[in-house]
Amino acid sequence: MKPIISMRHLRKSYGSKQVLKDISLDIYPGQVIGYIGSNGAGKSTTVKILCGLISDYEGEVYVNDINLKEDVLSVKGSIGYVPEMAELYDMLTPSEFLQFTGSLYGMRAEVISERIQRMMTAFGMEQNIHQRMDSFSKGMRQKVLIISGLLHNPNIIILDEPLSGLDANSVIIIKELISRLAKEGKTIFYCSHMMDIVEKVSDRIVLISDGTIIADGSFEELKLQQGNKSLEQIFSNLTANNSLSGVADELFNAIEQS
Ligand SMILES: Nc1ncnc2c1ncn2[C@@H]1O[C@H](COP(=O)(O)OP(=O)(O)OP(=O)(O)O)[C@@H](O)[C@H]1O
Repeated sequence: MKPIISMRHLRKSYGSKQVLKDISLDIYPGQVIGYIGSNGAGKSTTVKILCGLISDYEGEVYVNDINLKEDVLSVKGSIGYVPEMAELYDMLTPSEFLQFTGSLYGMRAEVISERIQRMMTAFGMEQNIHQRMDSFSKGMRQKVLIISGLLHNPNIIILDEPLSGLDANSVIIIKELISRLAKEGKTIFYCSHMMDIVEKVSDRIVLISDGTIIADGSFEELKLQQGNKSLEQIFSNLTANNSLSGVADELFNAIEQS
């Protein structure tokens, strides 16, 4: 099978700071990749390159055999992106915002309207479709962002910490949705710090540290390599330099003893 996404020797620096050092990764149709790493490891940078939002990188990225540098627009059309943080246009309503994003993908207005109605209703937000988003809670905004990423029914779905702000029931819904989409053959690239969820939704976990891939395999494979542990423990084993309880002690002592 041919990879749907192929990253070759990806390198990216911000000024003198090299964030991605040599990332090569082939992702196959229908895979759910859990892309994990410590704060600042370079997950969002990788995602932004994949989505065509960062163009000054070295190495190559192919999506559906198309080199991102040569035809970023057609690649963008096949990707749905739910960003970690986004500026939602507060003055707009979800209807206006989603009509706008849908039109960027060349969707017809009636199709967009129907999907907005159905998806907002499914999220219990049918009353909010025509309300300005400046009054929305974090979770409500996140739901609009999720709808915006999925509206055009993309083949590749890139989710950067998609569950932030969502309540427990909404988390269950999104987990279930990810499984359904993967069964339909969608490829999902899922960045998160929520190890228990990554462990459950991903069929392949890629761990980056210091700009390189340090582990790549199914959760079962990582457990075998690292001993029979949770993903949280595997993550700590591979990424933590200091004892985590030692760090907690330092923080506690800093406020209690000075
Ligand atoms: N626009 C930018 N200019 C300069 N440095 C940046 C920029 N964006 C990111 N960085 C730096 O690049 C590194 C990687 O950032 P990135 O957001 O990719 O990490 P991440 O793995 O997504 O982190 P987190 O888990 O905290 O979201 C960090 O050190 C960050 O400070």
